[in-house]
Amino acid sequence: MSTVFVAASKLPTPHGTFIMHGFQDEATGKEHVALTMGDVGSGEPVLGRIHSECLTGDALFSMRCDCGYQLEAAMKAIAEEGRGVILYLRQEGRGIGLLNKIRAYELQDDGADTVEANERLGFAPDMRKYDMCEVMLRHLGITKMRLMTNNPRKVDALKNIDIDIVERVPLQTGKNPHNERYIATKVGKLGHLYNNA
Ligand SMILES: Nc1nc2c(ncn2[C@@H]2O[C@H](COP(=O)(O)OP(=O)(O)OP(=O)(O)O)[C@@H](O)[C@H]2O)c(=O)[nH]1
Ligand SMILES: [Zn+2]
Repeated sequence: MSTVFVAASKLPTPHGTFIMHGFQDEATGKEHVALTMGDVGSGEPVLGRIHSECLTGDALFSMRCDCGYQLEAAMKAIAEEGRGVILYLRQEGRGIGLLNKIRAYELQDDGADTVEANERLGFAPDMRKYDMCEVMLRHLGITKMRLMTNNPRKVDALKNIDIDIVERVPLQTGKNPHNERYIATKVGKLGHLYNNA
């Protein structure tokens, strides 16, 4: 297993103070982060989110996707419970990287959908992996989760690394005129579950 824990610190946010745990993925060089609040290692199912990096949505307030809205909603939900975890995985653009995501956006500006754009660039629609979650969750003592996601493939990926997903908690937020087609394509082509997409 090539992911190792490096260090942890406090992370005060508008939603309360989390503990930030930093991990190094030695195979890819990526630096992943886990945010926790409360006693997540007690064995009780933990409210959690496995979030894939989206610089544009998470940091630059982009309305092309729903990532930033979902991240904030997840932090709020965890703060309300006083207990939970967010794994922030550095797999930008569903694993193709930021610059390729910008290339994909360029194709989308000319009419392609998010899946067609990836394919035209020579990538599979979703290149993400979740194996690093095994080390991260084991380090935190988490074996059971209530996972905030609309993506059933994420649920399956977590089950494959022996995390017991006791519940899928829908995370439908941030829909707007700029991301309507993006959300509809996720539902139509990538199997996401979403009411009124
Ligand atoms: N390649 C590509 N990646 C995108 C695009 N828009 C957003 N992303 C990336 O998609 C990832 C988020 O994946 P989503 O499919 O939106 O959602 P999910 O994580 O599978 O599912 P949820 O848990 O329900 O959010 C992030 O890494 C974003 O950077 C796009 O148009 N093309
Ligand atoms: Zn996004």
